[in-house]
Amino acid sequence: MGAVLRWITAGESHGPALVALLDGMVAGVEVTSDEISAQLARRRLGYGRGARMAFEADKVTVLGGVRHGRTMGGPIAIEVGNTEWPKWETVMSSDPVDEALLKDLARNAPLTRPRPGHADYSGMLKYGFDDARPVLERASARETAARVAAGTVARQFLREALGVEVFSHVVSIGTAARSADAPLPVAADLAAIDASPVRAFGSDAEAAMIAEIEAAKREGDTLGGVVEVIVEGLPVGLGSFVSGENRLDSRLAAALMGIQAIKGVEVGDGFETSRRRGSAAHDEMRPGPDGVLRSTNRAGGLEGGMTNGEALRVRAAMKPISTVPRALATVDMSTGEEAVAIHQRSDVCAVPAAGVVAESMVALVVAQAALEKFGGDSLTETVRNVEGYLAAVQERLAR
Ligand SMILES: Cc1cc2nc3c(=O)[nH]c(=O)nc-3n(C[C@H](O)[C@H](O)[C@H](O)COP(=O)(O)O)c2cc1C
Ligand SMILES: C=C(O[C@@H]1CC(C(=O)O)=C[C@@H](OP(=O)(O)O)[C@H]1O)C(=O)O
Repeated sequence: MGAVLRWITAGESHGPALVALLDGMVAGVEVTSDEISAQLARRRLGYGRGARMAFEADKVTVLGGVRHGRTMGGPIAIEVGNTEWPKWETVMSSDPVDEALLKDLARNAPLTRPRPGHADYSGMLKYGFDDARPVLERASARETAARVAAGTVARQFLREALGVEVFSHVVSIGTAARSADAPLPVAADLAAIDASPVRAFGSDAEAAMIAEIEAAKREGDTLGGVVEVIVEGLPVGLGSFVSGENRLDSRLAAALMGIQAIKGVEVGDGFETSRRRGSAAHDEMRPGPDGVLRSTNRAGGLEGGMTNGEALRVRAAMKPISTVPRALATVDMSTGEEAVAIHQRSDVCAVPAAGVVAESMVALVVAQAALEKFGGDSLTETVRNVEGYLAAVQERLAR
């Protein structure tokens, strides 16, 4: 059986629009273009983003699958328009364009100096392009706008079917990090996190993160960092231990690694757990009035590839932006000579935005796992199935 919930995106950074397709969502989930736009606005923010984000409008059109603000059970298609399009209409035209017209366009000059760290070099060789344009157009993280649009539907489904909230915060930018023992945010802190220019929770590292971005910008450099996604309110038993591909942790890792520039994923305390002894690594259990209680959540809510009823916590590490203003050494692919890499405008740091994208990917994967477990064609049916399962779990725990 293929995945119950599937998604795909199409579109280029400077094409007319991006499109997200989401197939397998139940009927009856509340989705409005305003809510999608609100999530897209969260992705555009963040200290350190480049000029484009100041004017990119992310114009949302829901093309199919939704009627009067509710999903209908069919594939959902969402278009996110690119404000840049009028300037690129000729260079990115899908139909053939008069060669003479293209030759005079500075914007169409072939990009032959691949940026170390970006997709340019391997993409040119693999697809047989002498110009990196077609590579970078699709490799660009502009595509993450479409993921956030699809993720909004998943997020709404999780909220309505399970009362689940998905949120994130920035753990570190460059070497500026929140202290390891600082309290973790809860869902109610999301507005405060979004109000922080670096989407940090608590003020302990916010100033240091901003200072680090300012220093990198001054020095013509770029930064990466770490984000953490938290999901509150999940029932026990999403995902499975039965095979590697069914494990929720492996699916979350793949989805997070699938975001441009993500180079590491941790579940719960991740790498730190590997340095602890077993007695200080696991989350001991004790009986409580309504079931089993834990005093710690080092596992990040996942044991044996399944949710265990605690908050799910996953971290993703982003490498520094690869379009470095103090351009890096490269090879000009048209001459084979030493050169400096392409540099146009770019973000200095997009870690706060990556957090919003990571939330969307986690929401999609968790919604997929929830639909596998609970099924249904309508939200009402899914909710009925959820209630039946939760009652059975409660009954077992009360025995
Ligand atoms: C939200 C976000 C914004 C990004 N902005 C830029 C950017 O402005 N310039 C750039 O060169 N890379 C940017 N990137 C990173 C590139 O998309 C990424 O480095 C490229 O795809 C190659 O990385 P990879 O090795 O992970 O594929 C951004 C990534 C994300 C997630
Ligand atoms: C457009 C977005 O991010 C872009 C991601 C990106 C890249 O190489 O990944 C390069 C930049 O694009 P441009 O060169 O057109 O300014 C970013 O602005 C976006 O996030 O919406």
